[in-house]
Formats: sequence, structure tokens, C-alpha cells
Amino acid sequence: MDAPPVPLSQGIARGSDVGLRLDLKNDGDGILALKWDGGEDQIHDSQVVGVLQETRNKEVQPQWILRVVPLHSSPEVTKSMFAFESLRVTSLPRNYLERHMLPGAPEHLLVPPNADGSRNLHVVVSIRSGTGQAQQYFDDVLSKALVAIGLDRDTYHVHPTKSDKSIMEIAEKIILPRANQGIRQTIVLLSGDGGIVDIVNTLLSASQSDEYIKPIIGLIPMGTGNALANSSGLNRDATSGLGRIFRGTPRNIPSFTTRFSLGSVFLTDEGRKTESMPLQSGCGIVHGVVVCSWALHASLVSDSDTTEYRKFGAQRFQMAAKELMTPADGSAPHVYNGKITLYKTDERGQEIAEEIPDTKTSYIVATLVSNFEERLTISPASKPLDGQLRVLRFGDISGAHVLRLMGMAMRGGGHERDVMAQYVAINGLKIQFDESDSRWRRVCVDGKIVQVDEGGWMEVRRGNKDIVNLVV
Ligand SMILES: Nc1ncnc2c1ncn2[C@@H]1O[C@H](COP(=O)(O)OP(=O)(O)OP(=O)(O)O)[C@@H](O)[C@H]1O
Repeated sequence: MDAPPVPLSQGIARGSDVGLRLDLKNDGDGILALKWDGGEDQIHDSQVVGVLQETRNKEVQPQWILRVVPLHSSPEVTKSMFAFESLRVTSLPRNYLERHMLPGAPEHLLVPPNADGSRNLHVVVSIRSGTGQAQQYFDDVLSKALVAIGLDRDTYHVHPTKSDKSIMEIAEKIILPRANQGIRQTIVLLSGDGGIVDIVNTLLSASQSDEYIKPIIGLIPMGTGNALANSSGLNRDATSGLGRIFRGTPRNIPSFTTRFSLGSVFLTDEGRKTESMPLQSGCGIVHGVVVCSWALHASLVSDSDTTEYRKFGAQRFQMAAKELMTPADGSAPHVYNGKITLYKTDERGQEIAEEIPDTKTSYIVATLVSNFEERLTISPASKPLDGQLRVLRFGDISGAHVLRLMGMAMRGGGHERDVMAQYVAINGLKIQFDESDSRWRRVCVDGKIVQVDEGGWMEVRRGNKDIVNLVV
């Protein structure tokens, strides 16, 4: 039911002092309609970051509505632009205030600086994530929102990325040593999943001291898939994660660890170069928080990671998938060959190894999250940050069948119940590759591509260390 219109309120809209009529419609996404002489505006709940009480003027008790305004949003425009706006209003309805009131900056943004003045609130702007919106979002939204909540520019350190190694360097040189010294730190990270993965891998590359304090990440999802953000609920409103950073609470980010046979390498520079992997106990090692995959998924992530494809935003994955499913020479799509063993827990709580008799696979992912993209629900049973690894696999099925199943995943699920699907909770899995062409031995770990050596293997296991928190 609509609330009755609220009487005239004094406020500032579009920079002018005006008498405002406020009208609150409660229809799921509540809309606050503002009308004044010569203008009107509608503020959707989903755009509201919070409402702050103005403390200077106790008599009138005005509030400031902080919101993120989308400037473009249509499926044709892959680049969205955002603006930040704060509106001064009096007489806001009580239920509106109850929904949005902010007591001030949250504790996780109030991290004290070190004795030498170096700051422990970091803003990392990953310039090349997604379609390259992170800098615009920082300039036009985040920096202004932080001022509005009382955090001036000198309270945090801004790190724009200079290369694909920047986030790892910041994590290695600043975040890891200070965490080990027991210093509280928060990183507001404007990036895709890759930025989180770089931080997690760096923090897990060394041992933690007894004083270790888990750094906190506030994520502004600026990537292509943003799987972690879309699966943890922080991207549900229209503020690009800012609402969660201001109002959410930190929770552990579960991770997994992948090990690779010696001789496996990272593929970089659009597949043109290789780089050695970090080694542990004679194996290549890399950690992830979203997905470890082989077959179609790994190939399409790898093929689509080029400057040319990246211009198309999330569509790049579908474009690369189509090319793999319908090869230009008219041949059938590749079916990947290798022995897969699943590690599960039986009814008595004992771990068992279960070999899949069929060695032909079209698609396989082991994942900790439900959604690879906002609308792509690959693992419907996964709950936000539940830490359960699940495998989804399709054996030797046609390209048309794969595309039909992916269509179901785009509509929320059902693909995982297909007769050809295998979908179960696992502790881990192992793949022994039987492919002579290195193209078909590519494994994806959260966007990083590992090329396994011929006759090699890989294993994934749920991680057992709590290393970093995410504000959700
Ligand atoms: N200034 C830069 N120069 C070169 N590479 C950069 C720079 N900034 C970021 N990168 C790289 O760009 C890539 C962006 O990855 P990220 O995961 O953040 O976004 P994405 O791949 O578009 O999204 P998602 O992983 O959510 O699908 C990373 O490999 C990162 O290291």
C-alpha cells in the first residue's frame, strides 16, 4: 500500500533550495518521488547508499540521501557511467529512515593510520578490469561518497594499477607484512574477480604470524563476470557494491587450492607467452575463490581474454563459446579426454575417491559460487560464501546440447538436473590429462590460465585457511 504523501519538506535539489513534496511508494523497490516547482525526481531504494543525519542543524534535522545515479544502462551499451548525488531533505518518512539510516562511517572504513602516518585504508583502482570503468567510478562516485561519509582524501591511499602485477605488488609489499604485524587494514577494491584472486594468492604465498589480522576487502565489482560479487549478494542493488561497503559486515572469503604437475605454466599475453608457476612441494600451486575449470569453460575464458574481445564486456564469453562450439572449418566441437577422480565424503564421514568411468568431457567446473555472471547461475545449490566446492560436468554431448544447457543456466538453472549432467558437492577432484595438443590442456583458475604439461595432472581442494574478509 502506498504511504500517504508527506507534507512539504525543505531541501536542496539540483543545487537549489526548494520546497519538496515527498511521496513514498512501497512496491518492493521503494521509490521516493520528489517534486518541486519546476522539477521532479524519483529515487529508487536500489540506488540509495544510505541516509545521513545532518548534525549541525538540530532544529530542522535535515538528512542527506546519498545515492548512485546510473547515467546509461541498456544492453547495447557495454560501458555504464555513474554519478554520485547527495540530496538534502527534511521530513523523511520514518520507515524510509529505518531502512536507510547510516550511523556514520562503518568500523571497517575507520582503520587508524600507522605511527609514521602511512594509511591503512587503501583504494585500489584496477584500470583495465571489465570495460575500464573503475577510474570513472572512483572519480565520480566513490571519492565523493567517502567525503560525504566523513572520509576526506587524506584518510586513504589511492593505488591505480600500472600493470597486471600491480595488485600482487601492493598485497606483497603493504598488505601482507602489515597483516602479519597485527595491523588492521581495509582495501576498497575496484576490480573484477582477478583483483581478489591476486590478493588471496599473495596472502597465501607466505605463512601467517600469530598476530595476523585478516585484511578486509570492500569490493566495487568492475570486472566482466564479477562472479564473487554476483554470488555473494553484494551486487544486488544498483550502487555497484557501494551500499554493501557502507552498510555490510565482513565475512570470510572461502578459497580453494589447485596443484599442477611440474612443467605446467601460466599462459599470459593473450596466450603468446608462458610464465612459470609458484612451486610448493614440487608442484605448481595457485589459489582461487570462484572456479577451477577445464574443457569448454577454460578454453572460452582463455580465448576471450584479448584486448579485442574485452571491448564486448560479458558478451566476450558467449562469442568465444560460439566459436568453440561451431568451429570455422565445420568440424564438431572438441571433446576433451582425461581421467577424472572426485573426492567426496561418504555417510561415515570418510573421504572416498570416485573415478568417473567416462573419460570424455565437454564441460567441467569445480566452483565455490552460484553465479559466474549476474544472470548465469551455474551452481544453483551454492549459497553466498558457504565454502562448499561443487562440480558440474557434462560428458560427451553435442554442441547444441551444451548451448541449450547454458541457456537454462542463464534462466536460473535446471541444466544441473539434465540426464547428462553430473552435479555434486565434493572435497576436491583430480584430472589426469590425455591430450596431445596443448590447446586442450588449458585449465582456468579464476581467469588465470594454466597450460598443463603433456601427460600431466591437476588437483583442486577446498582451502583450509581463513585469510581475508569480504564486506557483504
Ligand atoms: N594498468 C593495467 N595494465 C595492465 N593490466 C592491468 C592493469 N590493471 C589491471 N590489469 C589486469 O587486467 C585484468 C583485469 O582482471 P579482473 O578480473 O579485474 O577483470 P575482468 O577479467 O574483466 O573481470 P572478471 O574476472 O570479473 O570476469 C587483470 O589481469 C589485471 O591484472
